[in-house]
Amino acid sequence: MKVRFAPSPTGRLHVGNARVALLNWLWARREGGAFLLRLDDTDSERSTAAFAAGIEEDLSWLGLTWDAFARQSDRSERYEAAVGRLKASGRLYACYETAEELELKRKLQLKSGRPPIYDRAGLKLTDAERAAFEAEGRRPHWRFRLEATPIAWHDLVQGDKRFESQHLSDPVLLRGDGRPLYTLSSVVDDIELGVTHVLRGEDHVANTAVQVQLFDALGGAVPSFAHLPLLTDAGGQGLSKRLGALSLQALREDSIEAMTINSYLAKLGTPDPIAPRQGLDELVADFDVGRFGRATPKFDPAELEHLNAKLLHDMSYDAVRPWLEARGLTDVSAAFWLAVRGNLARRGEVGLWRQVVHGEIASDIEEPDYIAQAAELLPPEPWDECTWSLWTGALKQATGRKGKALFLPLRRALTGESSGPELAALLPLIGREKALSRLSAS
Ligand SMILES: Nc1ncnc2c1ncn2[C@@H]1O[C@H](COP(=O)(O)OP(=O)(O)OP(=O)(O)O)[C@@H](O)[C@H]1O
Repeated sequence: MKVRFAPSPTGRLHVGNARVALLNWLWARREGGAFLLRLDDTDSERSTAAFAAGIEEDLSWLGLTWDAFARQSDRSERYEAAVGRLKASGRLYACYETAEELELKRKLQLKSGRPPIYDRAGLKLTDAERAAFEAEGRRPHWRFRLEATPIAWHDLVQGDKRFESQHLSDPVLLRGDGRPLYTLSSVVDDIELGVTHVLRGEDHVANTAVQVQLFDALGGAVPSFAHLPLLTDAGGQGLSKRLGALSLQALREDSIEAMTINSYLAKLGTPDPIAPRQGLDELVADFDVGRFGRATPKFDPAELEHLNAKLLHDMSYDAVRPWLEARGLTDVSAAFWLAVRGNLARRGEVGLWRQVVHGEIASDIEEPDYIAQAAELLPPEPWDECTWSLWTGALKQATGRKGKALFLPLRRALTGESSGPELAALLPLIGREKALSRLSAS
């Protein structure tokens, strides 16, 4: 089995593209197959090397490594060869209409109540007529002659699909300037690079209808197809690489975890619960292309936020350690991480609690008498996770306070904050000396 992700390097990947990339990758891993990254960069006006590098960077960040790589701009000879074969077999024919002439034909067809399907005028041209167009300086574009047989495939997401080829225009495969269109180059690549399963957005369904015949015409096996509905933003608006909304780059800059995005996208649009997963392996294990529905899923940043926090709350010290070490945060021990992770919405917020534990803070003391009493009753070291309950138990007895009245002034004095990690875990990390000085700060 071989799948592919084939973006055009015309912008940074958005979460809709990422969903297609991820699901292809999971599918390949699940089936023991291969994942091909193919850059569809034949549109030389809009494709840039910087966007191509950005796509590789974004996929690598998500952890989606590829087993094979291809660039359409390196393969133009292959497309020319395929064009030669299609011309030789009479499936590609020259057409000389200008864009204005085609538009006029379409208008006339619509006016007379006929569907705007290309009338195959190019197919009926005599050699003399063709020569006359050439003499005028016209350069032909080339259309693929569809056969008058129904086109059908079983789509792994959409179910049985059927198109009547008489209702379709013969697609243009070669532009007047000699450049092949995506419809052709994609099929040539899928055949020659051995792609067996094509999972992509449903914006390609119409392409697939003609491509099914093109696979046959070029002697290739028709792959299995799965067309997913396109993702929208929370407001129902479509996504485009060119607009830059919900790009992976922006989410990464906002410190969202890559696994948060993977966890969300792997389940969005399925009936399965969306749960934080710490590694791609967990997502591979329960990937099933048949779980994806046909309804348009909305990508909700609020849900992503929530999932990011949940993911951090379960993240092991080993998983975050390389990141801590790379930033020189070596004083964040395993005990420290386990104490604070439940309070993080972003991993970078660990810095706030580092300040509380290792740095200086402004104590917030509203009830100096109570806090003075608390300082007196502070147990001697060594401290462990039982110290907090020993201390507050003694304070409760001495003052008759309980609940919030007992705990909150202590939290404010010790951390300068009204909420945060469990003090039972934080107190031994702060240590007696620092705790005492904060309690005595008034
Ligand atoms: N909103 C979306 N939701 C899900 N998949 C999408 C979405 N938009 C594009 N895709 C899929 O992403 C893959 C890469 O396509 P492509 O590079 O054409 O992306 P695009 O965002 O449509 O590009 P552009 O906005 O530059 O036209 C294709 O499989 C396409 O179907």
